[in-house]
Amino acid sequence: MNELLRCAGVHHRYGALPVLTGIDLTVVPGARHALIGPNGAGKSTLLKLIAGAMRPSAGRIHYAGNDVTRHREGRRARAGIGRTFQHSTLFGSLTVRQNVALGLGAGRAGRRHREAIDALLASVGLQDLPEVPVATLSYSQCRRLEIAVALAARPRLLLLDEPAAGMSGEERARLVDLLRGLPPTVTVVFVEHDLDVVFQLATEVSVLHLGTILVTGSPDEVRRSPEVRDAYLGARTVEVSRAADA
Ligand SMILES: Nc1ncnc2c1ncn2[C@@H]1O[C@H](COP(=O)(O)OP(=O)(O)OP(=O)(O)O)[C@@H](O)[C@H]1O
Repeated sequence: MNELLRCAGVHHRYGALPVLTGIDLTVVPGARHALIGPNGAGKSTLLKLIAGAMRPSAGRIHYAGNDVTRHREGRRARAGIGRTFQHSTLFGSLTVRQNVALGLGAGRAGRRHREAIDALLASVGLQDLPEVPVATLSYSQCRRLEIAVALAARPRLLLLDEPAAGMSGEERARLVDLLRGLPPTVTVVFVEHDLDVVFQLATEVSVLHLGTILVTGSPDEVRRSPEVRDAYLGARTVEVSRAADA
């Protein structure tokens, strides 16, 4: 099967607390694959396991044809797994340009990478703010800059943890456009609570519930799944279906 990422029987526990109890997940190249589920379902934990920030208690993670289960985060990053975090990792005292330069591994000046930096800033709509200190950016601008920094490393697999959290409606629409505009060579796995964003952007949706994946399918399949309605979407499904039918 054509796949970029496969998690097979992945378990994770924090001390005595089992959080993931047998995750089987396949992500195809070019997908915008959403992970949804109730608070505490283990979505962020799964992203961290894929990134290599933690090791699973059991199971295997395959990426680009290799078993990377035991590979450290840096090695996975060099192999093309990039991510943004729920909490910002930007350097507030540096400028927008300097942050992207560091993401490119070009040192903070990044003189020889000017064009690449400009292109990355344009791709996230920050082309007018290269010399602005990050500390003065809005929350939404920071989130977009984080995506530019992650893209600077030219990931094949980009992991985004709640990219739309804390954004206004207009900012979310801009984010959806940005992520839709990424080339198909960048596969995206994202955790998101905002179901409008999920259903606008995702090509596949996996629903986590009680430590396992309840269902994976197209947005329509997930929206219509009775199990998913019962376990998670509930009344919100009806709202989303109405919005989609309108
Ligand atoms: N470092 C940690 N140590 C102990 N327990 C943790 C740790 N990180 C997460 N947990 C617990 O693991 C469970 C899953 O957390 P996780 O953040 O992966 O869920 P999530 O689905 O991303 O939730 P949310 O949607 O609220 O962000 C929760 O019960 C959480 O309290």
